[in-house]
Amino acid sequence: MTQFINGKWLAGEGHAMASGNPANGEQIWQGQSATPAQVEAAVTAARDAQFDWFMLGFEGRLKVVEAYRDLLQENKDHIAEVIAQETGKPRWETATEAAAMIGKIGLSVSAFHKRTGETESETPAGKAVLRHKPHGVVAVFGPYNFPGHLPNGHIVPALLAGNTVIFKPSELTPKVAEETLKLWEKAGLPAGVINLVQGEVETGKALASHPQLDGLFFTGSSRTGHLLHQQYAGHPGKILALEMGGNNPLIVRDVADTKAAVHDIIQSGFISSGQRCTCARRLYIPVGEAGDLLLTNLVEATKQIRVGAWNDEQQPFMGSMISEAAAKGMVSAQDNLLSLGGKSLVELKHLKAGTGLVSPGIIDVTSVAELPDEEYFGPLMQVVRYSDFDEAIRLANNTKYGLSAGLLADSRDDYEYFLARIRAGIVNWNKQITGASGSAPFGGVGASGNHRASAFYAADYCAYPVASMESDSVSLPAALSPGLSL
Ligand SMILES: NC(=O)C1=CN([C@@H]2O[C@H](COP(=O)(O)OP(=O)(O)OC[C@H]3O[C@@H](n4cnc5c(N)ncnc54)[C@H](O)[C@@H]3O)[C@@H](O)[C@H]2O)C=CC1
Ligand SMILES: O=C(O)CCC(=O)N[C@@H](CCC(=O)O)C(=O)O
Repeated sequence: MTQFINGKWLAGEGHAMASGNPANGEQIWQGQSATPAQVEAAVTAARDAQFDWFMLGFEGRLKVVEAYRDLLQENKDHIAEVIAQETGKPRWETATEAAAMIGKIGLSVSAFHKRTGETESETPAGKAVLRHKPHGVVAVFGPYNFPGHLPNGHIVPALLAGNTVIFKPSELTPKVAEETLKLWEKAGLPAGVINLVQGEVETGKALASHPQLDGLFFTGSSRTGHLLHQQYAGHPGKILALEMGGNNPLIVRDVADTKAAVHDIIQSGFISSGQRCTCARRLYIPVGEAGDLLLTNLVEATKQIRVGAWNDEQQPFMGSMISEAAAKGMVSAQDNLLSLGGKSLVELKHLKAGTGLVSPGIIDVTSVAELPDEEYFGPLMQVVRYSDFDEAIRLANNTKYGLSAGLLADSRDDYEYFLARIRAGIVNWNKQITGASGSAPFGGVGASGNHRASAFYAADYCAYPVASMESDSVSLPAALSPGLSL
């Protein structure tokens, strides 16, 4: 039973699907996709449930959401293990993903009040009241790299605001979605308030194009996000929130602590095997002795990175990539950069046939004239040596994306110079550029998003403002408008 529609677990009526542990190919989930008719049933259930869910009031909805949080807390080890099995990420890392899912509840409650709360004020014309109402029925599309935390970051604020949801997870991580939905069910969510439809692109298309949706919240690739944006053109009444990829730059300037800089670079480029939208893809290092020393240290430290299975007793820093196809895709990306004139400093290697295990790679692309503006979604760092800070910033900004960017430099003046000129939604100084905080807005500019930041600002796209002028009874104004007599 793989679909959860109107409070019931149902078998999919579409084609066969399966997911497995990408570090050893072992199958861990199988089922069938939802057909368009099942997507239709899910949207109808969400529509039927929506008004009552809204009318439960914030406190009523919160009770259920808090029960879900308590269940997450009780089951956090299980959720972390399922995420690890299905994505290949190491257990230490998926424990932080489960913790982020739990933390999302408190943050979303706080954001609900701060970003969309209710206010009243007396104005010369009477009492002005600002309230927020849910959009209605929304679809949530999730990516595979954070199959728990990122859909949760849309679902929790959407439900708190009073929307009902149809969730379409990545086809690569159906089991995480199923286990999460079981917790929602156990938390006592009324039938139809969340519906789960599993499937691939056809299921996604059937859902995204459904005329009864009031909104769609998407986290995934820039390619799919752009398709959805085109599909939503001409529908100004529907809310579309797109969280997409990046080709993120990290610039190193003068830093005294080389070891700390190397640590921040590795955490920026190779965490989650490079499968974070915030990962640094391009690293700008100054020419000269200090830059040479940093690069030598980075190369050595990268060669020492432990790669392994999610449950290895000696935990690896990097687990498996999501699939063998993704691993092969990274080898091809490296080959492409080499053919354009890049010089390999550490070779990214596919470690074992039939798995997504790869070692991290570093490639010097300084002499590549036209660097492809691509998001290579894996552990491959492109290094560019620069001699002029302005030139480094110009190159860093030379991308259609604009998600995250960072500067490692001991001078605050350098940071302020960089901050004023760099174009990205997340700009860090002497900190890794991955691991963004849920208590801040999270989103990018350019091809990375559509100005609907998520995380703390997710509350904004989950509700619309309603402005009211109110009075207990009708009354005549002190003076009538010219030309009126009553
Ligand atoms: N900015 C952000 O917050 C984040 C962005 N990402 C980005 O996500 C990507 C990795 O995730 P993926 O799962 O590969 O993304 P994806 O775009 O392949 O898939 C995302 C979701 O869209 C669905 N989908 C795919 N094609 C569709 C279509 N034509 N119509 C409707 N639905 C469709 C998929 O089934 C899945 O549920 C990377 O590019 C990464 O940068 C990942 C995490 C966070
Ligand atoms: O949504 C939040 O609570 C904060 C955003 C976040 O968790 N970002 C992570 C993951 C992004 C990704 O999937 O690549 C990060 O910045 O590392």
